[in-house]
Amino acid sequence: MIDCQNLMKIYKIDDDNEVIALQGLDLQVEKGEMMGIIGNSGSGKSTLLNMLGGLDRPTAGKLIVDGKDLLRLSDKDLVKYKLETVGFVWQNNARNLIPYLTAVENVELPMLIKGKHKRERAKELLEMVGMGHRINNKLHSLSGGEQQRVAIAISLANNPSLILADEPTGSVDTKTADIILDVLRNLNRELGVTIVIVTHDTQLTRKMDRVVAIRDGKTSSEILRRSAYLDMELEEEQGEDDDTHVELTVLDSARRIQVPEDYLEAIGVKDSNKVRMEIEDGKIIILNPNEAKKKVKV
Ligand SMILES: Nc1ncnc2c1ncn2[C@@H]1O[C@H](COP(=O)(O)OP(=O)(O)OP(=O)(O)O)[C@@H](O)[C@H]1O
Repeated sequence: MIDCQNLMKIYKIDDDNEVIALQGLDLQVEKGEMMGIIGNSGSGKSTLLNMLGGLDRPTAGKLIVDGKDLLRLSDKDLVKYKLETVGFVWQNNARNLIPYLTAVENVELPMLIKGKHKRERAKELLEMVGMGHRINNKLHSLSGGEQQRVAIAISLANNPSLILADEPTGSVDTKTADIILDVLRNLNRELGVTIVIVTHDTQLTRKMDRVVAIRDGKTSSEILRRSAYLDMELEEEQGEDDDTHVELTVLDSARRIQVPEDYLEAIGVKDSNKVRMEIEDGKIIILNPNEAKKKVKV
């Protein structure tokens, strides 16, 4: 569904300054996957989502979504892509919903832009997200969680193959966040729609098939649900709990890995740009070079 290789996004601030928001990011997403993207503030999560949604153009690299090459798409085809291939759910509901329209009119709007008027379909979508009883309510009479569910129905209006959600639970409490994630999970299962969710909330990642961590504009690690990982025969190691996750560090296209800063600190590597690597009993071990010297002397 998504094939993203060595993706770069550079924002030009002025003649002398630029920000490298994505620096060679690799990401593959299968059709029908529900995956999360986590990362610190400024790591490039929203930038990636904007690229995937065709809201902004990548500077370089490869980005194919649902067979469309987003670096080469004409402006006209990009408009069509945004309307037909992707649906968006934003954290800020002012971006999702028009306040003076009712829930059902909000869901109809993207269909009208495409020239179709489908009240029945809009009602059906609101029922799918558990909002069938609130179709004539306007924004101000819906709770934050209800507004988010309407936003999810809107995102589905034109039958997209990909839903992109940027912090969809960022403005609601934990219980409501759980409900919203369940709604997305059900839609993912029932409709087979691929879903990519940016979140700060690591608790919510339990509900996803896979979570990719972004650090400094690059994919740094992947966490897989054990159920999606059974073929790797990790059952015994991981115990019986089906919710167990496995964390994988990503090898980029040049076979490099990024070692988390806290791991380096834990082995006492702070200011140095060197570590020592050894293979021992089929394992790769990363050592503080000074420690390694001591070890060699012994
Ligand atoms: N339009 C823009 N112009 C210039 N710089 C930008 C623009 N958008 C993002 N950036 C910069 O790119 C980097 C990545 O930003 P991005 O918003 O993608 O991060 P993020 O991981 O989504 O952060 P947050 O979790 O705080 O939303 C940051 O340094 C940010 O300041």
